[in-house]
Amino acid sequence: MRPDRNTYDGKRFVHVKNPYLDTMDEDILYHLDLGTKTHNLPAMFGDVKFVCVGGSPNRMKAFALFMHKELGLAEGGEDIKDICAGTDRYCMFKTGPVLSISHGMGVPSISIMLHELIKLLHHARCCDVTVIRIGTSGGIGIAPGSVVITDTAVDSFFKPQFEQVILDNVVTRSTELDKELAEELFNCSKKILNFPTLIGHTMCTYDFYEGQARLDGALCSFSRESKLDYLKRAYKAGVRNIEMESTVFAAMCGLCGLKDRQVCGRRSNVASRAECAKSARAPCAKSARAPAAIHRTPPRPGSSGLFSVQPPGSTLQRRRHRTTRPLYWLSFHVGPKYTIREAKKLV
Ligand SMILES: O=P(O)(O)O[C@H]1O[C@H](CO)[C@@H](O)[C@H]1O
Ligand SMILES: O=c1cc[nH]c(=O)[nH]1
Repeated sequence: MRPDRNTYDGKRFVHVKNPYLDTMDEDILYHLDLGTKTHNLPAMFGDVKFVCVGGSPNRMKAFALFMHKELGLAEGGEDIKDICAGTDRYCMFKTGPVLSISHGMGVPSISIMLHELIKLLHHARCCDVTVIRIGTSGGIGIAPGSVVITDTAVDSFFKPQFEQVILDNVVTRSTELDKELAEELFNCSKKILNFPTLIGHTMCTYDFYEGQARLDGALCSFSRESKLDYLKRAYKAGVRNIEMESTVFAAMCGLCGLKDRQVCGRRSNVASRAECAKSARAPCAKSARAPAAIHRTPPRPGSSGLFSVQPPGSTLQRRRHRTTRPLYWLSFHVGPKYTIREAKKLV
């Protein structure tokens, strides 16, 4: 294995934990359409310091364009090229020291991307790399428009661990995220007006519907009461939002020497309108600790606050999609503001 896998000269290199890689003549990063023989990876990616990942290809392109402008790089950002255009699995854009990559939805999809991304950063001999997932999530008991900076990713049992099945064994890996980076991002958010941000645990599930206690999937095998009970217990355990990649993201980045962080905009509901209203009346709601709902629309006059979530496809929901679009951008702002004003100090 390479002697520079971990650190030298005070630099923190991205390391892989696979003894077989060094014995291979060529490493093909299959789903990224890149390889060690076909591409000069150190020349293409050696200066990368920040990797921002998120589910959707369009969002990650928009983020790269935004970064291009914010970093004050030369004109031509509009023509920014998808480095992975040869595959339709993921897309990747590079602007200055920032790489923006899509990862699709769910643990298996982001895990494949991360295997190949980590090898890419390793082959390119990148050092001191920070990875940030910028995603959407369903909030639990937090204000509309909040951005959650994850301190710990937890599984559906609220445990800070990721279970990887390897051969026929279950290997448990830690999902702690970089606390210092969380604080730094949080401090940056304080400098931005009207940017409600909090640090909390993020729960990662394997499913968007039953896995996130939704009552509107094709299958639903639990009652509304058990749903609310589960969300309340999640809130009590420190969970402030739910998404579908954070545990494997934290586990893999942590093992390979990457500073990692997840920033999620609160996007959608995990409770229906009626449930929200009900939950607003529940005893724990009175103490402002109700883990009841995610609110994509601002509170309407005269309402109790926990409400306004409409059935899928309703006019209000369509409008909500429009009204929440800025949330994506708000959450994006964490990256650029951080990168330009603060992160330069870290590079
Ligand atoms: O906003 P992104 O990054 O797509 O992530 C969230 O959105 C998807 C579900 O709609 C899941 O992948 C979840 O983690
Ligand atoms: O509720 C939500 C919203 C976005 N992503 C999720 O996984 N859940």
